[in-house]
Amino acid sequence: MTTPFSSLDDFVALPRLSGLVLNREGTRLVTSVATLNPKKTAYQSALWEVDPTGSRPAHRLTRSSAGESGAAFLASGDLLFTSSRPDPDDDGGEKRPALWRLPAEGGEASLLLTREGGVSGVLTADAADVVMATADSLAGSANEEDDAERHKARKEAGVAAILHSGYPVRYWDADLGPDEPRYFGLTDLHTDDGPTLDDLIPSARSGLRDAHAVFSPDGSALFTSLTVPEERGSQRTVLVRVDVATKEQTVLLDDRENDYSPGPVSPDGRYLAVTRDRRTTAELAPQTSLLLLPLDGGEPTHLAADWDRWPSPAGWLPDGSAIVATADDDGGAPVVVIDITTGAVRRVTQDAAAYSEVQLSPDGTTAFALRSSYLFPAEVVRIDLSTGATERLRNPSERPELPGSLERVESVGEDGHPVKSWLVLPEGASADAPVPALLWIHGGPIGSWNAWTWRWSPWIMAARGYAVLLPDPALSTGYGQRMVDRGWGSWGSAAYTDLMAATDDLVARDDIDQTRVAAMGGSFGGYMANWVAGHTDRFAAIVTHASLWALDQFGGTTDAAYYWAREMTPEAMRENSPHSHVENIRTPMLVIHGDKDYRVPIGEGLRLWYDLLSASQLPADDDGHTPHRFLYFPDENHWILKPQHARIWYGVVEAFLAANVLGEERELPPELGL
Ligand SMILES: CC(=O)N[C@@H](C)C(=O)N[C@@H](C)C(=O)O
Repeated sequence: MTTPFSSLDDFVALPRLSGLVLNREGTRLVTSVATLNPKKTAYQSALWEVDPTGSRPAHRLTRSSAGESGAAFLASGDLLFTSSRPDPDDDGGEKRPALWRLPAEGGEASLLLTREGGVSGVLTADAADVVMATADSLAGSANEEDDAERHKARKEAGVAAILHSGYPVRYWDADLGPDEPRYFGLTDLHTDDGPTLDDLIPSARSGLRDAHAVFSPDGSALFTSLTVPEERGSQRTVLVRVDVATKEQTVLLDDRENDYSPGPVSPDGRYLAVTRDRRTTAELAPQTSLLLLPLDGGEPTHLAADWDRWPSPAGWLPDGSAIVATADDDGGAPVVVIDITTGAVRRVTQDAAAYSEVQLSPDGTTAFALRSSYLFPAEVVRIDLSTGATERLRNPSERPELPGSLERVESVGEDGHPVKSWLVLPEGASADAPVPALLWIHGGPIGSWNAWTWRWSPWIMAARGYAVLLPDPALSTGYGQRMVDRGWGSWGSAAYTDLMAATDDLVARDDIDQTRVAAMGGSFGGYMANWVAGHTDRFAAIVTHASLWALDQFGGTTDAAYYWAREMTPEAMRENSPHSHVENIRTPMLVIHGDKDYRVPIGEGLRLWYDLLSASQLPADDDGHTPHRFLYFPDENHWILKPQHARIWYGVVEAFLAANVLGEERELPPELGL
């Protein structure tokens, strides 16, 4: 059967949904749809409206080559969004991310706010026309004019240098500074001169990087996380309230054992839902809890404390009796309702899908959300909160047809703990025709294979005849605290043995060919692929993407060194470092790394590659030939995002697996120029 997964061109062209906002009357739902640009070298996103009643087809709201994102409704029903589209009133104007407004009654979008340093996002209050734009300003700027001049001067002088006195200096794929994020309250939205900007937290400096903010329903207060530097390059995240009128700032929660982030405010403005992330140590694994913070003073209470999951709050029922949340759970992420008086948790959605971007109707009977699973990519659904009945609305695109089937399988770890996996089987897999298989190891390591992924699509491999096992080993989320605790601080132990237990059961199946099995992983999954390479020869090939190789150097070069310093002791890093086992490696490895990866910096890939060629059991011969391969992306980050590079990624992986697992030749993508 031919499906979009048979052709990489068709696969990268499938539309991808993200984000969801509902207007306050509950009558308009807006999502973002990314599609290929005409040259097929980038994704451009557009805003689409989905009918919440399910009667009318979805329709496109915006169209520009620069794309649109970050949608938020005003009380008037106008839709705000950010875009780098050109200003129609300024022919020669530079393209930079700006804030736009699309009138509720339809018509053209108009430019609301443009500034030299751009606009990165927008937040609106639920019940009042209060708007905040997030935007970067140069650290030394005194005001908007000064900022514009400093930006110009830097640009004209061609200076890119950044002088740091603190940590961090990079994030993901971006250099930090000298720009810093600011929260600008916007007033006078409807004047010809454009809105007035008011810096709501002038003292925040770099503390708003990576921050999360919410308004109280009436817009009088803003709640945000704020990063506070600590000694020795460390940091913590505290919870702050800002009075929007007076800018008075109050620290609500701050201690050295936890990081805090605000969830939604109750409809009466009396309570704030808060996410508390326990700060890890080499002995103490992460733990996420939901708190209820009374805003008139008083101690927070731990909600749903008896529920062994990590809830992420999405909204309140209008009567203030309960919080609607999602949480990773057994290979999915259902919508749940948590009673704020009793802490009782009621599961709403009953399928095995993962829900996100939950929006509540004004009467609280219905939720709208994005839903995905390994059976379908993100789609907009309506959920009846009392019955859990979930209906797929008329979406901007249809579900793609799949080249196989999906099963849930269970193994048992060395300590008797259950280890669950999704198993993707290609069409035709049977005892008479056993198929080759791939073990895919997820990153994080705190995470779960529980939602559709475009970057590691098992269906691409199923369309090429492989079964793909997606296990959630020790350190995975959705199985309770014990599952995380049992892997903490010793990745080479429970996480590794769980994966081997899952592989034992996989190859014992009569529809799997146990002689043709490979292992693949990215990030922590790449770490584990490297560990597997040094500890077993059972796999015919290993693909390691953006992987941690030498933990001694990694901890100091990643963009968040303080985070890794809390993960393991120096001894544990030595004991768990895959590079110490390079002499045992007898399996052909495909190393993949992007140079703009600041999370797992390129030094890991470079050292792994040199170590493989110089010290593995399959070293380079006199002519430099080796069965190992290194696929290097000079302009990609931790993830391979450009569509043309995604095609190369899948194409090279397929050829490498064909050569080493199937013993077959495949043509490499011609764009490699080989
Ligand atoms: C700050 C940090 O490192 N966060 C982790 C979630 C992370 O990015 N882990 C990487 C290495 C991964 O395995 O995905």
